[in-house]
Amino acid sequence: MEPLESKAPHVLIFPLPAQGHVNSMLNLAQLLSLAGLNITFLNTDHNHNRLVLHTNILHRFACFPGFQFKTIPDGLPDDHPRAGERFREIFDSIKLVTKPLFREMLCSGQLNSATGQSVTCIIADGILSFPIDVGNELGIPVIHFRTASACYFWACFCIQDMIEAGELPIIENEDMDRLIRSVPGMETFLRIRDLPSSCRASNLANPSLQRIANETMQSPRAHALILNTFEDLEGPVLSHIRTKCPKIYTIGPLHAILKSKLESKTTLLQSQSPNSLFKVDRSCMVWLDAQPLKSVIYVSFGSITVMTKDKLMEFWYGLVNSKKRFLWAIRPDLVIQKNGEGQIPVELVEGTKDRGYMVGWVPQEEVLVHEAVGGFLTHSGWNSTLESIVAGVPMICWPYFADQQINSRFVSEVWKLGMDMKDVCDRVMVEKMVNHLMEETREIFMKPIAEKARLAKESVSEGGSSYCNLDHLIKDIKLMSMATTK
Ligand SMILES: O=c1ccn([C@@H]2O[C@H](COP(=O)(O)OP(=O)(O)O[C@H]3O[C@H](CO)[C@@H](O)[C@H](O)[C@H]3O)[C@@H](O)[C@H]2O)c(=O)[nH]1
Ligand SMILES: C[C@H]1CC[C@@H]2C(C(=O)O)=CO[C@@H](O)[C@@H]21
Repeated sequence: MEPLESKAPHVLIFPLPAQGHVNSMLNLAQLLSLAGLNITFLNTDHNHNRLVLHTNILHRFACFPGFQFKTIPDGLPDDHPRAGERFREIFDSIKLVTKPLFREMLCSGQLNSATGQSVTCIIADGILSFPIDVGNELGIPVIHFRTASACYFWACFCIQDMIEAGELPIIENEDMDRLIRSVPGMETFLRIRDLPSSCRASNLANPSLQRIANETMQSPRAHALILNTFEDLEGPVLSHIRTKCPKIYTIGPLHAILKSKLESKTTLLQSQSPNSLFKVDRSCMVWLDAQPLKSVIYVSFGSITVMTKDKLMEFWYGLVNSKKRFLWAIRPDLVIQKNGEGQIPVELVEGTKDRGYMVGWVPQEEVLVHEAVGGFLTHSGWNSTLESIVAGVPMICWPYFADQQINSRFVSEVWKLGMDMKDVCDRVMVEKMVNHLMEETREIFMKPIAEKARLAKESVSEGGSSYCNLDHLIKDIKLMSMATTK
C-alpha cells in the first residue's frame, strides 16, 4: 500500500462566479498545481463556457495531470445579465440551486479526482459560507478565500459593531463625510461614503447588508482565511483581522506571484493568457506601441459596473477635454438605458480619433505594464487595484459598488497612490483629475506608487512574505489531507 505521505492532497476550489473572483482563484489553482497538488476547479456552467470560448484555459491546465474542471449550474437563465445591481440575484439562485447540488456532488464522489481520490480540502469563496457547513458535515476542512481587500473584509466584519454603536443605518440627508468610529484602525479617515456600498442601505433588513455582514462573520469558522494582499500593504488592518481569524494566509498579489513562479518555466509562461470571461481585443497593444512614454490614461470599470449613457458621456467629454491620450475598455454590457443610439457629438468623434482608442475588453495586466501607460481611471476593483500597484501606475478611482468604495479611500488617503472621485461624475471633474494625475500633481503619486510596487514585488519573490505564506499554505493543506485520509 502507498504510504499516506506520498498521496497528494485533492483540493476543490469554488469561486463566486464573477470575473474578479474566478480570476484570482484560477491563479491560485495554477500555483497549487505547480506545487503538485491535485485540483478540481468548480466553475458555473455559464462562466466555464465563457472561459473556454475566450481563453486557452483548457490548454493551459492540460499540463497538470492532477487538474480537472467540473461545472455546476448557477441557477440563473443563460441570458441573465449578471451585471450591475442585478449581479446580486446570483446569491439567491446559488442558495436555491447550486448549494444542494454542491453537497450532492461531494457526497456522490462526482468530484473525485481523475485517480478516484476524494476531496481532502475545500477552498471556497469567502463570501459563501455554505461550503463550511457542507465541509463540516462531511468532515472536509474548508479554507475561505475572500478575493477582495483586507480593509473591506474588516469593515464588513465590523458592520454589527457599527449598528450597535448607532453609526448604521445611514439616515436620510446624512452628511456622507461623517467619520465612522467603530471600525478599529480606521477611526481617523473612514467616512460614511467609504463604507462597503451595501452599508448605504437605509434599512438594516436590506438583504445585501445582511449578507455581507453575516457571511463575513462566518469566516472564523473556516480552517483558515486566504487574502489576495500583502503584509506591506495592509499590515495594520491584518493585525485587527487576526484577532478574529488567527490563521490568515496573505499570498498576494496573486497575479504577480504566479508570474514570478512561471519565470523559470518558459513554455508555461508563453501559454499564459488573461483569465477572461470576455473576448480580449489585442489591437490596443499595437495602438499603445505607437504612443509616447507614460502619455496614456487607461480607463476601465471592471466586469460588473454598469452606467447610464449620460454618465458615459460625462466620462467621454472629460477624457476628450483633458486633451490627454486615452485607452478605454468599454464592455458591450457597460451601458444601460441606451435610449436609442443617438448621434455622437462631432467633438467627441474628432477628439477620440486624434487621441483615443476604445475596445470592448483589453489584456489589462499587459496594458498596465506597457510603457505608454501613465495612469489608470478605475472602478477600484481589487484585482485592478493590485495590478495597478504592481505596475507602478497611479490611479483615479471612481468606485461603483461593494469593496470599491473603501479600496478607493485607501488608495487615495492611506496609501497616497492616486485620487478618489467617488460619488461625482461630471466632465469638468474628470478633465481636472486626469490632468492632475497625468501632469500637474503627478509627482505626488509617483514616489509612493513606485515604493508600493517595489514592496509588492519583494513580497512575491523568494523569501518575501507572500512567497513564504504560499509555502506555508501548501504545507498546511498537505497536513490537513493526511489527517482526512487517515
Ligand atoms: O478590459 C479588461 C478589464 C478588466 N480585466 C481584468 O478583469 C479583472 C477585473 O477584476 P476587478 O478589478 O477585481 O473587478 P471586478 O471584475 O469588478 O471584480 C469583482 O470582484 C473583485 C474581487 O472580489 C472585487 O474587488 C470587485 O469589486 C468586484 O466587482 C482584472 O483582473 C482585470 O485585469 C481585463 O483583463 N480586461
Ligand atoms: C457582488 C459583490 C457582493 C459581495 C462580493 C464581494 C465580497 O467578497 O464581498 C466582492 O465584490 C463583489 O464581487 C461581490
